[in-house]
Amino acid sequence: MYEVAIIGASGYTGGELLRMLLNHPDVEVTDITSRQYDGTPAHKIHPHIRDSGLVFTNKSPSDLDVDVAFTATPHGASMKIVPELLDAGMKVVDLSGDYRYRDTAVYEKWYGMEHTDKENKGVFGLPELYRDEIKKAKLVANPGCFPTGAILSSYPLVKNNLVDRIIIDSKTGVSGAGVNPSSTTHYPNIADNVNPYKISSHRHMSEIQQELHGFEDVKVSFTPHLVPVIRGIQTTSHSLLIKDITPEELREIYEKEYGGEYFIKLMDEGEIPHLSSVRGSNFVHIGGFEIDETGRVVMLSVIDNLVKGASGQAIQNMNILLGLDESTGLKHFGLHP
Ligand SMILES: NC(=O)C1=CN([C@@H]2O[C@H](COP(=O)(O)OP(=O)(O)OC[C@H]3O[C@@H](n4cnc5c(N)ncnc54)[C@H](OP(=O)(O)O)[C@@H]3O)[C@@H](O)[C@H]2O)C=CC1
Ligand SMILES: CC(=O)N[C@@H](CCC(=O)OP(=O)(O)O)C(=O)O
Repeated sequence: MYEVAIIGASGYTGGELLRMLLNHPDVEVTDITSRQYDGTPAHKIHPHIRDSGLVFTNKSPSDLDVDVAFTATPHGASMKIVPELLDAGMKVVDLSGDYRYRDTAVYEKWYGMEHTDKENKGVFGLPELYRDEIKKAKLVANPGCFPTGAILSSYPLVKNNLVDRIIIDSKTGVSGAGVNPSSTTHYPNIADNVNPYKISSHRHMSEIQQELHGFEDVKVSFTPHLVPVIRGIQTTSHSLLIKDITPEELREIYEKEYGGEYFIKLMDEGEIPHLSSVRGSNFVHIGGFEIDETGRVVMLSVIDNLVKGASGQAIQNMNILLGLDESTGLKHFGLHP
């Protein structure tokens, strides 16, 4: 059995890591850390997780001794914790934005803070694109929730030089904002409502650009909306074609790119991907494949922000780091309805 630790285990993604790792056949969770709940049994904070026998501790990173450590901590905090874990010889999967950027200047611009660990470089942890690099990594930077669905649903378009402009519109569930309440997530402010936010300046735009821009200088824009669901991200992307292509050819390109991918499911013709179908699962459902008379391609994707958008993908990355089958412990379908 491989030993793993979850740092920041009292939060939403930490709780999801715990829920799924406790059912993983090849790992044992030996440590769950929290600063505020030192000494508290896991089920007092995550009431759905019973009989794990685990108690939160406030161990410092260098006191841990595991094969893989997950840092489910906010950006800014991770870059203080990760170097200690790496120095102590552990492999790390970081769920924050701290190590996702190839150029830390881009991070500093979009996150509005200095990056204090320019030495350690993460591999961008999107297995469907970077599996071979992840295998050799010491530090995996798990992608952001919006970027996961947005990149996967547009990547075949840019890889095949089909488009030069992508406009991405996403709807997210409220758990994306983490465990701490705020006026933005207060029930009367979100229920019966759709709230666009950071409409042209969300930091995930830079992460999506990083991954999609490189091909033919594709321009990418992104606008998120908060909707009154707990989990899930639905993304609609509108791309402008620069080559003539039929919807059938478009579908074939996606089938060729993703045919062997366990976690990517391409919808049948006319079938709309439903948010509820992926709730609780590590699957991405991709649909759309439509081209209108103006030459606009419409692609759709759905993920669970806490699973494929965070903790499930982090476990997928751990499986790759440990040389295990990528889908181990992650095969369950979603919770529809
Ligand atoms: N929620 C989501 O859908 C997604 C989240 N992410 C990213 O994953 C990370 C965790 O997110 P999420 O679980 O939602 O966040 P939460 O706010 O729910 O939990 C984060 C946990 O980290 C701990 N923490 C906070 N500050 C520090 C610190 N300075 N040092 C050490 N520990 C700290 C807290 O535990 P305690 O106070 O008990 O120590 C807290 O419970 C973030 O970087 C987030 O951006 C990525 C993709 C999706
Ligand atoms: C609903 C909501 O607030 N969502 C968050 C998603 C943040 C996240 O998970 O991404 P990082 O890991 O890049 O911080 C947001 O829009 O900031």
